[in-house]
Amino acid sequence: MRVIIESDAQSASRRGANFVTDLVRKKPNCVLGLATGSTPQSMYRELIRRHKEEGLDFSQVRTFNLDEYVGLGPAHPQSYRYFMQQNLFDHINIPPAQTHVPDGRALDFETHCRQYEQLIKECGGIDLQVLGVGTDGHIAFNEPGSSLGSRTRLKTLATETIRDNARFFGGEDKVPRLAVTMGVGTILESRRCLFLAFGPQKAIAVRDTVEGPITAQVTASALQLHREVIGVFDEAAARLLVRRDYYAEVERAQCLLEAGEFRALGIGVQ
Ligand SMILES: N[C@@H]1[C@@H](O)[C@H](O)[C@@H](COP(=O)(O)O)O[C@@H]1O
Repeated sequence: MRVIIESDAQSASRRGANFVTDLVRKKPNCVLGLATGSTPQSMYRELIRRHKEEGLDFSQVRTFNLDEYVGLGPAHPQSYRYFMQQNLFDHINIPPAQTHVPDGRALDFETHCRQYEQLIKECGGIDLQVLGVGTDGHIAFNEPGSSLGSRTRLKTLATETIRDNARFFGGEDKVPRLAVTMGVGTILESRRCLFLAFGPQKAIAVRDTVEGPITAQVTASALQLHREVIGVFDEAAARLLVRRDYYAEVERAQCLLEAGEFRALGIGVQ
């Protein structure tokens, strides 16, 4: 995993936005995998700014969201479809038909989940999957114990997740108990992952994800098996990483390489 540590969430969000922007510019009809939650919010704000001020064009982009609460329709203020409209889609030039969020009110979830996977395939697969992480180390709603090969399906929320999300619903008893979520296996098939985590409450999850053993108890740790994950963290979330100095060294080399400064790295050029 490439680990980028920024001083604060604001600059980390800008850094994250750079990866999305580069892809959208290089491949205007790219497929983005999107996440909800407080983590990607300021990255989305930055993308909206770039759309409005710099003409970043989303007209051909297709998107697939990771998950949705079961029982919540698109007009429910806590549904992830509503979140995406408010925090991104309503402010950029993406045609609504090109945005996909699992349907929390599907009548037949088995069929819906199969079709969601099929649609991702038909669009050519996800080019860049944006991910946050739960305090218990879950990605999307793949709670501890989820199969690391899992596909889009229904999942029961863990107590920790219900507790974490109670603030949005005004009480734990109001949080839906089930969600429809892409599986870990689905996420691992994306070409690239942008894994974001900010704040001290994510420090343990980040440590376990990046430096811990690969385990279904921390489903984000499966990202260690992915060929191209970029982790962008703020200082607070990266605080428990043991190899931070090494990651900084790798980043320095990466920047020099991108700038073509091969000599500074001791690489001879003719
Ligand atoms: N299903 C979502 C995840 O996709 C998200 O990563 C996590 C963290 O949310 P936040 O970014 O608000 O901390 O919350 C939920 O569980």
